[in-house]
Amino acid sequence: MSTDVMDPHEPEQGRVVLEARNLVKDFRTNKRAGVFGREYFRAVDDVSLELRAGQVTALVGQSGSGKSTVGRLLAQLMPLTSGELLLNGDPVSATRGRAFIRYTGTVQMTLQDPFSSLNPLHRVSYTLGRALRIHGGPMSADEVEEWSLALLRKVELAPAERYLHRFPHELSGGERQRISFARALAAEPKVLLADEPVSMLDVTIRKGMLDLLDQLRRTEELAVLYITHDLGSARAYSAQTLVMYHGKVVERGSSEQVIDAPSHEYTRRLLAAAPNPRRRLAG
Ligand SMILES: Nc1ncnc2c1ncn2[C@@H]1O[C@H](COP(=O)(O)OP(=O)(O)OP(=O)(O)O)[C@@H](O)[C@H]1O
Repeated sequence: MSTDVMDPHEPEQGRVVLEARNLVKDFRTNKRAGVFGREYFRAVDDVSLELRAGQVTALVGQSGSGKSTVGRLLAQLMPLTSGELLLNGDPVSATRGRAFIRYTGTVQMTLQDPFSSLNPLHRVSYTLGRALRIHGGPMSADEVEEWSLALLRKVELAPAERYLHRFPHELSGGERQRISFARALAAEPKVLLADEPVSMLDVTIRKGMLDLLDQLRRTEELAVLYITHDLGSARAYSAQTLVMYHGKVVERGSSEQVIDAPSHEYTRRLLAAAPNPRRRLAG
């Protein structure tokens, strides 16, 4: 199915790829509860969401509201306290072994700070080659190079040959984030969890990065979770927006509806604190 004609602002289009039902995550705190126990802090409280092929879903909320924890739960980087994940309608049960590797290939996550997520000791060729071999199986050196160059072209780093032999410190922040996307794409994922992909980048290059994300969701038919503080970019780039507050989703709907006519008091407060959420990004 081509998603070129899909309206990015129409939330119900596209097949559900990843579904989360009633996710809960408790973290143990340092406080004692009784003689032997510890208190728990509920970072994610009964969160359900659906990510659809070829569509961006934004998860917004202030710092500490639980957005990144939802991302990490969806990526299975940490165990759920309770709740359920379904991939293409099937419950996800494996937390190790081949089925788990298949899951992590299908559901990839990129982080806010591409510098800390790229190993400073390795060139781009190693980073991409390793991801290709983990998810694609044995490949010759020529095949790895060919695929790596194709990945670099997908994330619009040109000329691709020039980037292959660079170290992370030889790249700008935007280039590093593009390498993170390329590494994620090496697994040929169906879901991309992008945790604050532009918040550490200069404002002048944010639009280019979000345009790339938009292009990837179309060309790769990716179901994208866009975790952000920025309501303006959520409105411009996502079909659906979910608002988190104290671990709960307090409001959800089409991005226009949530941002132009919020129904929850907390969303209104977030909007009042935002510079101009209805603006298009500059640059
Ligand atoms: N591994 C952990 N152990 C204990 N507490 C944690 C852990 N990870 C997150 N938390 C807590 O859970 C809450 C939610 O954190 P989370 O990082 O998900 O929020 P966030 O909305 O993504 O914030 P930010 O936008 O600042 O990244 C915070 O209070 C945080 O301190």
